[in-house]
Amino acid sequence: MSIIQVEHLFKSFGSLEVLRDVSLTVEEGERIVIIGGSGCGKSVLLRSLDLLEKPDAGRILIDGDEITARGADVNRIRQKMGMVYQGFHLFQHMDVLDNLTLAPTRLRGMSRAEAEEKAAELLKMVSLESRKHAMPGVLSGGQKQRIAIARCLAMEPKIMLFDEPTSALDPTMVGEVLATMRMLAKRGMTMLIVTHEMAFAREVGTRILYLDEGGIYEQGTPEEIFDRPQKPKTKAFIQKMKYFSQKIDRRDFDLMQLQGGIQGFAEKYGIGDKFAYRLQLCAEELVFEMLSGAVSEEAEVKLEVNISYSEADKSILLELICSGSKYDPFSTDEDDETHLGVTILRNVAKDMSFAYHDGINQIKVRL
Ligand SMILES: Nc1ncnc2c1ncn2[C@@H]1O[C@H](COP(=O)(O)OP(=O)(O)OP(=O)(O)O)[C@@H](O)[C@H]1O
Repeated sequence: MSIIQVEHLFKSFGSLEVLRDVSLTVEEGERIVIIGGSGCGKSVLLRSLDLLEKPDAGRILIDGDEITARGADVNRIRQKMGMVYQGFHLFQHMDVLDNLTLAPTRLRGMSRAEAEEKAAELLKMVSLESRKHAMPGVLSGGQKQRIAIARCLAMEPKIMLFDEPTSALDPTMVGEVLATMRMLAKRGMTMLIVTHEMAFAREVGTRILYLDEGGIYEQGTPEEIFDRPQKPKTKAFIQKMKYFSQKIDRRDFDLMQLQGGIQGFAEKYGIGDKFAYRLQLCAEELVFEMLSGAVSEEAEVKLEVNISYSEADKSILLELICSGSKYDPFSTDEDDETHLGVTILRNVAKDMSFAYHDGINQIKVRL
């Protein structure tokens, strides 16, 4: 049985028809990323699932229960879903612990002690144990959003819905929230995510829905939608995205092609020459560093360079995904000249991160 089943959903606001006959089936463990132009109905579709938006017609079944049925126990069905919003929605007059224990004690009949134990576990998971008695007002945006995620998890939902969870955040805080979401993905959580973070969509999504013309205009795996979109509006949308991706599958890869691709990307989006050169340099150094550090001579080369440009703060995110053994390039000795490339990176990057799971190294550098 599918965990979410949407059948022939319609939703209008006055004469504005936002969703027109949308059907969607989501299986347990899928991570659906919903993308599309502004106002195409991404949030309305997401919010319809727990009836924050009441559909005009259509049926929605959550884990086998029809939430749209007349007389449905909407509150009980809603408990299967946690919703994370752009604006956190924490209770401002309560400390973090009370924010986390309120719903489980009130709605799930948990004892206070039990709820506190669960809250402690979740705070540990989002690395905010030390903030349990803080009031939301003193937390940073990224911390608030991690608490908001923990608060949802306290209700043990089967599905997590994210409505642009990072778009209200200062760019320096986006990473910590995405890391929390990545961890949930790894634990097998069914997730539906509306986001403009395309690199993240590609990395974490198992299926991408591109919305247009009142519904799911095109859908597919991240590779299908980002690399090989089939329909004209999807193609136009993807082309407009400030995103570059190149796969490398051999040790003697075509460096000129990579450099040329980055150059083209930089020209297309008006990224200055100095910045473009820096980007080429960092990408090249990182690729060579990873090829020598993580991929043994006889192993198959599976590496991907992704670059996204944020107009908002003029920052560039360079991401490298490399299969192989665990190799953190930033753990190398700063004085070791054989890792000169990493030293260059350290000097020019705003921030850098490294993660390794399931045989895949992931390096992120913000320039
Ligand atoms: N409560 C409402 N009343 C009237 N119109 C609404 C309401 N909520 C949404 N809309 C309209 O429905 C359309 C779809 O809105 P939605 O928020 O789903 O867009 P979106 O795809 O999430 O866009 P964005 O990326 O800009 O957030 C928009 O034109 C919006 O103005």
